[in-house]
Amino acid sequence: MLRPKTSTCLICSFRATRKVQQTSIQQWQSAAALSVKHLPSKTGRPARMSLAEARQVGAPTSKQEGASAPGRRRQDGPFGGMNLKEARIRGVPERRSEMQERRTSASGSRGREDAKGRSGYKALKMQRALAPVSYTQRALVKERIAAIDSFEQFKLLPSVQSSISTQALQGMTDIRPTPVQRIAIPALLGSENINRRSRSKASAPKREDFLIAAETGSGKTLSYLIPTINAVKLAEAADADIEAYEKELQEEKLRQNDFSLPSPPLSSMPHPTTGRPRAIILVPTSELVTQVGNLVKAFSHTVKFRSAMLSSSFSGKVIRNRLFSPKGIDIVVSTPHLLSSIADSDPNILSRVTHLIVDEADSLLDRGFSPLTQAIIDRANPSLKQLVLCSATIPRSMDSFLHKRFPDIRRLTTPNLHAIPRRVQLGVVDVERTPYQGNKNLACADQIWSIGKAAADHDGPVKGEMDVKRVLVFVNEREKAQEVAEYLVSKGIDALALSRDTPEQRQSEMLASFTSSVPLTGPKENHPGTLADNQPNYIPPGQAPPPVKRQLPNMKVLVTTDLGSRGIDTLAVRNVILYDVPHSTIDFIHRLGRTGRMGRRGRGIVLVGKNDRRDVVAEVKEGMFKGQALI
Ligand SMILES: Nc1ncnc2c1ncn2[C@@H]1O[C@H](COP(=O)(O)OP(=O)(O)OP(=O)(O)O)[C@@H](O)[C@H]1O
Repeated sequence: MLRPKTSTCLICSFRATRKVQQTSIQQWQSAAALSVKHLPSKTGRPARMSLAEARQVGAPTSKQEGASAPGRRRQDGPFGGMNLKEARIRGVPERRSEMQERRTSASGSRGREDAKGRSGYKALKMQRALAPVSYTQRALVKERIAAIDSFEQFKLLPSVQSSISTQALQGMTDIRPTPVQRIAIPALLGSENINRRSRSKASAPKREDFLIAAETGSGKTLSYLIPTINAVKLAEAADADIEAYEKELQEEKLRQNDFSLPSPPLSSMPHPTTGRPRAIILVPTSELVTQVGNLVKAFSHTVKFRSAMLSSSFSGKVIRNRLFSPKGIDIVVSTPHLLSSIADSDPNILSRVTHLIVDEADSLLDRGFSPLTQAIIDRANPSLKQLVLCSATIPRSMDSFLHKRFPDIRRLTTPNLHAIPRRVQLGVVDVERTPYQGNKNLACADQIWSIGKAAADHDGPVKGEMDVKRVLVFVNEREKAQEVAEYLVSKGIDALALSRDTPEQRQSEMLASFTSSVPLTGPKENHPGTLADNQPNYIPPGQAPPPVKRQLPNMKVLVTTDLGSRGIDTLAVRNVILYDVPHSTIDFIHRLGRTGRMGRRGRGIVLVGKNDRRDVVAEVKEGMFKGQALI
């Protein structure tokens, strides 16, 4: 049999599989047959086809060197398999490069570790509440975070830069950006060199969509606020309308000072931004309007811009005056309900918005709020340059919504997303056991008394005074909030109930002492001890409870629903009691997130009764202990 005279024998290289061998032999045989047919004949006539010289095997032909003929594969036809060093077999994946192999094995092993680590999450898996974030992605973000150490590294206007320490984080020393700020600020400022598919496709400036997702109490508000204020100031400097307005105002002032001219009336021309803000921040509740609005206001004193808080806590007149002030308005903080009702009557309100931030996006994009939030996004869309969604959790429902509605959204997530920090301890109290015998109210009161007693054992910072501890108690149903608060009061505890039933004005007052970072103190007195020392646990049926012997002097308690769990910055709260087991990991994260904020320590106590999911609680506790992301 005729064989080609070459060291890189075709058959040898085609040993990958049996099937491959057969195919190649067939091809080789048919090619050889043809070659034999066209070898120089005895008559000396030149052959039309012959085998290639050995040194030419595998060398590119003139055709191969250039672009291969379109639509024609190299292996097509009876000679397709000849003169090749490698078997280019269709359907068989190409060998991956060493680098690719290494990368996959690293992420694969991480993925396996991840799966192994979370295999214990049986009960949580049933809930499937949170969207997964791969550990590969988390590891990549860690590297980026490590490269940033100071706010000075961000390309900010000098006034914005200096206001971070003098206004936003006033009184703090050694200020550094938090992980979420290190990721989000450069991205929102556009100072990252990102070669994004969506950007390269369109040459015209396109709206940029971002999702900022980071653990509770990690400084997400500043992560979007700093770049937004910077953008507002840059836009103001480049705005021709504002320039013309300022010029006009200047000239009028000069004319007024010129006593030789008859004094003309000062221009009543409104500022170009009157009733048409550049940036809007949407938050779900009036409390958050106040919280975020106060931070914006603090910046406005030194950066010089105008901001307004709009919520149902303010009268219609106040809202109108703020929005349509002749001096203009740059940044508005509002709830979606109020803003959309204003936009219904005055659509121009959204006509110049370039930056729209949806804070607590997991709430504002869920079923209750979503139609309103989406309508605002749609209305603002023509002028919108940046849409920023911000959240402490990415529920699966929101994740799939984002994939559909904002497929190009850039996800800025921190390595610890969905993990409750280890510095927060979780204690579990079995309410069914002695001494509570199924009485959750009693268990709750007893825990609060115990916290109070432990706190009284330590002296406060001021002589003759003692610290007053703030405790948040979370219930699942709003009706329960009032009932639990009343019970706690009957046990000598200073407790209040906060739910949607509470008038808005009152809600803000109640939250004020829980959001203030100023330590609460009271006059030092002998502590009454534990609840058992002071109150009888069992009252025989038909007997009225005896009057409260002693009051618990060093505790302040707020019994609340989810209303108090979203976004409220309760820096000073060290203890959170979960009266009810939360419905999902999302609620666990938000409720426990009211303590242990910004690197502080915290303690959660969950009361587990007969009908509560003990398996869920056990898995959350284990996840917290391991520092793992919940699922
Ligand atoms: N770089 C920083 N250094 C120190 N403290 C900071 C820094 N950034 C923000 N803070 C403080 O951290 C606290 C929490 O910030 P913020 O309310 O923005 O958290 P969050 O991530 O939005 O929390 P949540 O998810 O609960 O809404 C605030 O009191 C804020 O002043």
